[in-house]
Amino acid sequence: MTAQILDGKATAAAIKSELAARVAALKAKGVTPGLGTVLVGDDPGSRWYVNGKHKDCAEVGIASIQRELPATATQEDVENVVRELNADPSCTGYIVQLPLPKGLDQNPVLELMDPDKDADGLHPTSLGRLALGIEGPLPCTPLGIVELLRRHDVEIDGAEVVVVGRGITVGRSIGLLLTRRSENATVTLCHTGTRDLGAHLRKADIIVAAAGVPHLVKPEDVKAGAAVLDVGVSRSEGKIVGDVHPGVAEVAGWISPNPGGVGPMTRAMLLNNIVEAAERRAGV
Ligand SMILES: Nc1nc2c(c(=O)[nH]1)N[C@@H](CN(C=O)c1ccc(C(=O)N[C@@H](CCC(=O)O)C(=O)O)cc1)CN2
Repeated sequence: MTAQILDGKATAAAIKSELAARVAALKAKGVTPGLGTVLVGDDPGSRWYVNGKHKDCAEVGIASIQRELPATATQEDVENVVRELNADPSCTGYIVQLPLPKGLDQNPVLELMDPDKDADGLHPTSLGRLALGIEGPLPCTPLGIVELLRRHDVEIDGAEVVVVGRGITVGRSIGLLLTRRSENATVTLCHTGTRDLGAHLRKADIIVAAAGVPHLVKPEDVKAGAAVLDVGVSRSEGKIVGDVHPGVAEVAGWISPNPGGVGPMTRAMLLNNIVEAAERRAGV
């Protein structure tokens, strides 16, 4: 078997053109959505991601507000920028690029954000709303994964999903999303403390690999026909190495490439959150 490709790049492009039409409709009503970003420090990866977010905004007609602080910024410096964006009416939603440099504490920063401007769905209020089933912004990578599966007709309802990794942007929140009645999956969250990862993986209809461990998911641990989403990013000689061994493509039914799979969907879902928030505010 050779797996079908869950093409995040093409799917994200389709979503972006749908969003461009919704942004045009909002603008016709006098509402211009604006995304703010806060980048602290000089990590080249984080800078690349933030630049990509603004490029995406330009493509769909969303305004951009960029705030940058040096790696020497204090906790108070970062929190002051957050206060500034909370008060800025041109900024309808914003994100703080993670991770923050060592020495800065991300939780007080996230808590200080106005939850109504949380574009990432990572504010405690947004995660609480997700847990309680109240409408609000959803975390971008988990949302991107669900959308990628839906648009490729991968059955989520009733599926056994195994997630590897307990980070805040993916692992912790995707279970909340996939176990909602609308998705109806059964989710097992595995992590570095899991005793027999292979035993869990072998039962999975859908695997979400988000541990950041190169080639952690091996062909012998994947059920024939399973859908495998490779979220992990490690780098070797300048190239991305995912969490999924290339041999998995011979066993799986669907596989997301990395790059070109979940990453572009994360970006598209950030735009989606900004547009949805603006629509909510405009009563659309
Ligand atoms: N505040 C946030 N910080 C971080 C998030 C997030 O959702 N919110 N997620 C990641 C980084 N990230 C977005 O911020 C992100 C990661 C990867 C991609 C992407 O498109 N990757 C490309 C490959 C890029 C490359 O060559 O390096 C791909 O997969 O094709 C987009 C966004 C952590 N921080």
